Parts: sequence; C-alpha cells; structure tokens
Amino acid sequence: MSIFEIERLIPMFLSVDAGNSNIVFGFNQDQSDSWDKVLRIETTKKLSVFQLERALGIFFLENRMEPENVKHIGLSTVVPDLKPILMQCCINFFGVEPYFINGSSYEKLRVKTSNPDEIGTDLMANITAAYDCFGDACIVVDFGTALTFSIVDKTGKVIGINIVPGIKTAINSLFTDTARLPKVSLEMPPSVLGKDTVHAIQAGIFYGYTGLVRGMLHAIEAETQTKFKVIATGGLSAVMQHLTGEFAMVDVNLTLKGIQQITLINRKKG
Ligand SMILES: Nc1ncnc2c1ncn2[C@@H]1O[C@H](COP(=O)(O)OP(=O)(O)O)[C@@H](O)[C@H]1O
Ligand SMILES: CC(C)(COP(=O)(O)O)[C@@H](O)C(=O)NCCC(=O)O
Ligand SMILES: [K+]
Repeated sequence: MSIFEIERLIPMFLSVDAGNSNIVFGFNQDQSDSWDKVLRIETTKKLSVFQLERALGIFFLENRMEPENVKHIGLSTVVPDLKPILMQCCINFFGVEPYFINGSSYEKLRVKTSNPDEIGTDLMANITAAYDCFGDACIVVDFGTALTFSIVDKTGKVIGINIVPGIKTAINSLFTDTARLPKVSLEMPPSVLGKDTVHAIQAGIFYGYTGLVRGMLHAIEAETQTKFKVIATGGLSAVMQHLTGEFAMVDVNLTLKGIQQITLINRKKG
C-alpha cells in the first residue's frame, strides 16, 4: 500500500472556529493532538458559500487531502451571520452536517458556566481545552479581535470573563477615530519613549498591553486569593513574546481543541 493510499484511509475531524477576524478550519487526523493542517480565511461581510468551497478546494488539492476523509465537524461561530454559510459549506464540501456549538452544548462538560447563552462559544471552547489540560484553576488569555480573560476555578466553574479591545483593534481605532494618526504596523519600538508618531503609538500599544495583561492577572489573583495556571492563545499571542514569562503555556490551537472536545462529548451516545 502506498503512503498516499494509507493517508486516504485516515479519518479526520474538522474544527471550525469562526472569529471576528478569521475563520479557522483545523483538521485533526485520527484524534491525535496534531493540528498541522490549518486553513485561515479572513472574516469578511460578504463571504459566500462558493468562496469558502473554492478556498477549501485549493487547500485540499495542495495538501493532497480528500474531503470524504472528514467524518465529523464541530462548528463555533461568534459571528451569527456566518452560521448558515458555514453549515451549508460543510454539507456541500464534506457531505457532513456540523455539530453547532451553542448554549445547550455544555451540560456534559467538566467545566460549568452560569451564563451559557451569553458567553462566546469560542471562550467556552478555550475553557474546556484549558481545564482538560490542567484540571486546576486556570485563566485563558485569548489575543484575538478582542483580548479576553476567561477565569476558571479549581472545580471547573467559570468565575469570570474580561473583554478588552484586542491589540490590532486598538491600533485600528486610533487610525479610524482620529484625523491625524496613521495605521501602524505591530512592531516593538526601540524605546518606551516615542520620538515620532509611529513609535509613540507602537510604544503605547506594546508597553500598555504588557502592563494591561500583567495588571489583569495580578488583579484576578489578588481578588480571588488564588494562584492560576495561565494559558495564552489567539493569533496575536505570537507578537507578545515578551509576555511568555507570564504563561504556563502558549497554544494557538486551544480553541480548535476545545471545539473538538465539546463536539465529541455531545455526539457520544448515552
Ligand atoms: N500569526 C499571526 N501573526 C500576526 N497577526 C496575526 C496572526 N494570526 C492572526 N493575526 C491577526 O491577529 C488578529 C486576531 O486574530 P485571531 O486570533 O484569528 O482573531 P479572531 O479569533 O477574533 O478571529 C487579527 O487581526 C489577525 O489578522
Ligand atoms: C468576546 C468575543 C467578541 C471574542 O471574539 P474574537 O475576538 O475571538 O473574535 C466573543 O467571544 C463574543 O462575541 N462573546 C460574546 C460575549 C461574551 O462572551 O460574554
Ligand atoms: K477566537
């Protein structure tokens, strides 16, 4: 049997994480912990089923993957308008109806929330995967369009959430809401003392967000009198390298993992 024939037989799980900036399609072979096949598509207002299918088609060709190997799909979206488009795309392309994560998906989980219909399904996916990993009090810091802190106690209860404008969102708002400030790239400036407008914004953002993250973690630990395991995720976790000392772990696939765990628990019979 050739290597390609073997690959053809391996069943795949697909986690779809639709955020406000990116829709991420993560493929996991045979419930291993590898998410090496990941397709990111920018979240845009006019995205069509056709565009998504075309992007998936190219990705599958390039990676020598077969749509029929995808046997199960879990879908989380924090952009409600994307639900029908993503459901239809999965049915057309894979012939599989996705499990759609919603407020009723959490009953069988080890983690508990008192606000299931309001909390973002991506945050619940993060919380599920983080608690599965640590089994202890933990905080997930997600550097996405929004910067979020999800706080879980040692029993798995979600005791709080914080939502802050994400790093790029903050940079973009200076550009869109002022007359003279330019759009700047996400780069660490040479000094905290800004000497021109670009460096002034970059220093404000980098040193400001560093302090924000440290300050939030400190405030949460002080108020709860608890030492948490802190795990970072989200597309922008990579640009906050200087913060890695604060984190027990950085895992950009945390949301994909949680989507898979929530889906498998709900799809299991009994
Ligand atoms: N590897 C990366 N390097 C730099 N920026 C990234 C990377 N991945 C994502 N981003 C940017 O980070 C921001 C947040 O991305 P993401 O975590 O995918 O957000 P969301 O989950 O809200 O869709 C977006 O502006 C995205 O373009
Ligand atoms: C907080 C969020 C905007 C984060 O979305 P993202 O940055 O991943 O695109 C999303 O999880 C959401 O819309 N949540 C609903 C409100 C809540 O979680 O309380
Ligand atoms: K996200």
